Amino acid sequence: MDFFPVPSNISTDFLFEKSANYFDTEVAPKRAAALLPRAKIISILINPADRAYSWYQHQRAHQDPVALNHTFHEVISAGPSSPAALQSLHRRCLQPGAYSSHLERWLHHYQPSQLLIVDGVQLRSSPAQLMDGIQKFLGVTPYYNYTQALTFDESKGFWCQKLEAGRTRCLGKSKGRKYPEMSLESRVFLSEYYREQNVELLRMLKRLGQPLPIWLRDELHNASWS
Ligand SMILES: Nc1ncnc2c1ncn2[C@@H]1O[C@H](COP(=O)(O)OS(=O)(=O)O)[C@@H](OP(=O)(O)O)[C@H]1O
Repeated sequence: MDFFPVPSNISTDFLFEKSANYFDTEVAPKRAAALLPRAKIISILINPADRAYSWYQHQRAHQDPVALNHTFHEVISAGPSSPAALQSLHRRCLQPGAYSSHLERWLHHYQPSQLLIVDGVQLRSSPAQLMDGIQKFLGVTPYYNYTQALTFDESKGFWCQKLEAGRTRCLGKSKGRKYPEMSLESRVFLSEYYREQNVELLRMLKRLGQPLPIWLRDELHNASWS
């Protein structure tokens, strides 16, 4: 608990906490709701296949020997007779991407009005526009126009914070790494692997009246032709 700052009594203060690593755990929604019942939850979703690949690349960048010694395809297709360490990486790549199952668990403890689903692809390509919806969801006033605060940095290949004198501040080296594209074989494998979960996510978002991420429409459209 020492990790958390003392909550402010000023109603215009917002406290944020972000982590991808507990989103899919069994206990997190129950514990979060017990501690912060009025919290707002923002879930940034990219195609679960890309999420799995990003995690694999993250582990390679952190010198995880299993990720360094196995191709992505070996990791995602590892079976129950594989070594325990390979199975563990397999799970950490694939399990969090079962978005609809995990979100249903959060919705057992939070009202739908407390949850916002954000398209991670749009957040990457048009962050300023996305921030409008996020501010509305959070009830932030006065409204802040992010268009003036962000600039596209060609060398980073991402939107970054605009500083004075033409300088920019981008996210650190561990965010937005450059790595080779996923193989078509893995893309096809994961498209099939996540198909049911993605269909469930589509149903859930329609039920909740939340906008559908573009990647989800594309994924299910492509799947229907294969
Ligand atoms: N502006 C900007 N700069 C850098 N990176 C950006 C940006 N917008 C989105 N992204 C994407 O964010 C991905 C990392 O997300 P997270 O920080 O949430 O990952 S994690 O929680 O730390 O695992 C990271 O994933 P990778 O590309 O796999 O590194 C980026 O694609």
